[in-house]
Amino acid sequence: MGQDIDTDPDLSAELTEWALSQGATVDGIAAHAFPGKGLGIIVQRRLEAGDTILKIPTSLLRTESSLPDHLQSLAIANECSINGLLALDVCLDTDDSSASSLYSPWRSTLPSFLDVKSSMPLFWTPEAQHLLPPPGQALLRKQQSKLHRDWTAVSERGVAGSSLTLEQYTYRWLLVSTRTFYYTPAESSPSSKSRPRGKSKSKSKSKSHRRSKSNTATHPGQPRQADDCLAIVPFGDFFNHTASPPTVKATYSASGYDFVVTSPHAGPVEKGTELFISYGSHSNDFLLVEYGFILPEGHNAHDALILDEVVLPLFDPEQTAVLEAAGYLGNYVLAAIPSGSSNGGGGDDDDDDDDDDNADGLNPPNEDQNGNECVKDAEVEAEVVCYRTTTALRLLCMPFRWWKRGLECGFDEGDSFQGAVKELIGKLLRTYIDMAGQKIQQVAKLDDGAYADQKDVLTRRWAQILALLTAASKRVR
Ligand SMILES: C[S@@+](CC[C@H](N)C(=O)[O-])C[C@H]1O[C@@H](n2cnc3c(N)ncnc32)[C@H](O)[C@@H]1O
Repeated sequence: MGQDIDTDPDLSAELTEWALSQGATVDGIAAHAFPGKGLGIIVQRRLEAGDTILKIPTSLLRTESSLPDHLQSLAIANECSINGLLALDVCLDTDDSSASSLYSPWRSTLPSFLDVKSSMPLFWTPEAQHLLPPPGQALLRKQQSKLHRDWTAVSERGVAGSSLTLEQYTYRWLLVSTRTFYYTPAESSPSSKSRPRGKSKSKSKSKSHRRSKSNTATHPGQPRQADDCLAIVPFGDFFNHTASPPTVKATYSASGYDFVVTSPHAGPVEKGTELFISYGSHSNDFLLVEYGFILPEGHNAHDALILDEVVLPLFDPEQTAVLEAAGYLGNYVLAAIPSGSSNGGGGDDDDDDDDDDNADGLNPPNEDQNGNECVKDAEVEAEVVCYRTTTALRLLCMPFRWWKRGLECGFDEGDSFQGAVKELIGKLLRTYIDMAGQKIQQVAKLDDGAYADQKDVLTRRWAQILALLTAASKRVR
């Protein structure tokens, strides 16, 4: 978020007072404005690891169960995502509605329409959207289709009233998608796939976390997708994201969300420090599309670039089909920090692509499909690009039956094809470098007035990509 809010001395006290009056516990922290990040959480007295600084009771959460009855029917019909329904709930939660008194102090601190419009690519013009790096464009397309489905359901069912515009709905939809936490429902078994949002570990699985309605009654035989187990956690949603070890961990239980200091550096956390949680192990392209910001160069150990744009065109239709059948088509990752170095991009438990089981291309499999141990590919090029990439590229460099055998038992790092693979990697990195150079020039031509924020973030992101590609290219040589 690009906006800098002047710290209003009364604001944090007012928010804390409100949270306390709603049964929350707020201890040693406050909401505070940070340059370039909007609100965040600041330490007000020295804190130690293990200190519980915030407890948000279930009664204050906004989840599927807290939706008003007329929106529950849409949830049952499953035509609209929970993100979409929570967005509609926030749209309908105005000062003249009966529920307004509960959330209005929190609502008044939310990023403005203009802040969201300038920072979130979903709101950008097609001209600016086309200048996103390819992985960001792919994410954006998914986001657009999710929004489209939700808006169609909401507008066709007439639950929103005639005055709600797509623009206003998109604003709330993005507010929800950038601020919700996942929780683990007791009654379904969500997969451990990526959770793109602020995540919370479930302390104990409980059925009583829902506020008023029984989930089994409203969704007979239909366990919710993990992606739909979303909660707006007022006040908990002020924590900003870090890719470094976070200073706070959120946990979910039947009584609500607890936020506990983790102090990764083992010492106390001093007054005046900003506290962070982790939204997941996300690349900067993901952070830009999903959250509207990027971390500075060198501050995101999970940053990576998907090389599909330059790798996929190398394969003819037959090779494409072979790779698809083998599970090696696409998601070719160039890590910002090569695998094998200390912070190597693997992260904790999240992937960027919530729809792709193969998303974790950074950790090469060392077992074949039957669970037999294979030789790990530790070639020089594997440190530059992921195992998936070298495996796919080897298809272009060696006889097919050898490739099949390598796929099953591992490729010989000293084989005679290694040079050709390296050369190919060098070539495709140079292709991407040329493309990045062109994009930087195109971004520079964007109008300074109308596109100031977009221009700034796109310039920074493409410069990061260029640096990443140049460093990788040097490693190949
Ligand atoms: C859960 S909210 C955090 C609170 C938010 N800063 C606010 O003002 O309400 C997530 C949003 O905060 C901003 N944000 C979070 N972490 C950030 C960071 N490290 N740098 C810049 N902006 C960040 C982004 O706009 C993101 O969409």
